[in-house]
Amino acid sequence: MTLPDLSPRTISAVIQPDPGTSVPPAPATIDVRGLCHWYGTGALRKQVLFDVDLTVRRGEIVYLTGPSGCGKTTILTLVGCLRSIQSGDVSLVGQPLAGASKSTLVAMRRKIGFIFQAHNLHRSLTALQNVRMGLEVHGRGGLRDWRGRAAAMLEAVGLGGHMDYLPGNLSGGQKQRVAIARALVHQPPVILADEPTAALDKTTGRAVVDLLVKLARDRGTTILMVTHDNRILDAADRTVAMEDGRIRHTTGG
Ligand SMILES: Nc1ncnc2c1ncn2[C@@H]1O[C@H](COP(=O)(O)OP(=O)(O)OP(=O)(O)O)[C@@H](O)[C@H]1O
Repeated sequence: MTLPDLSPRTISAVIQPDPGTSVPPAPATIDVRGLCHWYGTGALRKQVLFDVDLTVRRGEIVYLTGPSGCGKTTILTLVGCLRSIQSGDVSLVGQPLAGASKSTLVAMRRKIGFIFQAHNLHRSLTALQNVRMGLEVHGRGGLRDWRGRAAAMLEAVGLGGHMDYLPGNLSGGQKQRVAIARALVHQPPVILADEPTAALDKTTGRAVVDLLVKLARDRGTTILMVTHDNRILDAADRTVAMEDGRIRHTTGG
């Protein structure tokens, strides 16, 4: 009897999808539908978002660009459960946010790692203690073995030798790398970043984004990043350009 060839190469050839078979798209991690937003009341009420639709699929890295005041940060804060949705809806990892209870919004915020322009590190805490704060979103349970997890995350951003440094003794790029470690340490499915390179010089900004993108790709993390920085646009899968509260066009993808 001739035994079938079960070498890994043969098996992988057998399970390869037919070239004609289309791979279904990854599920939407962020799904924005008909989103409108207003600030102010009475005569000062002003609409800043107009019927925005935007889908970011699992593992995708999408940049949101556009002139100052066009509504980028407003979208990020609505997706990030930091503001209430007034009209339209956002679905985040399958959970609709419009009309969601306070406790649902708090639970959904735990699924997000935030990175801001100003790194927002606590000046009186060491790099390691700042990264620990990223685990506190999960309460006491999240702090189990916090030291090992925070240290591993700092190693991953290349700051294994700086764990006990205070932010005042770190460079701008190092501080932003601590902020990345803090955002990723609780393994959120989504990262929302608002101008993370704005305070950095070209080389440092590029290195910080490359690091963030690499870590996100390794973990299958979805990123929606607001940026004005056209020096880093090639790192994204897609760039969505906004103007006056509307999406004008999308490049890539
Ligand atoms: N809390 C607020 N109250 C009133 N108006 C606001 C508030 N926040 C933002 N706006 C206005 O809403 C519009 C959109 O602001 P938003 O911050 O979303 O834009 P942006 O594209 O992120 O701008 P930038 O690139 O300058 O950060 C702007 O006209 C802004 O002045």
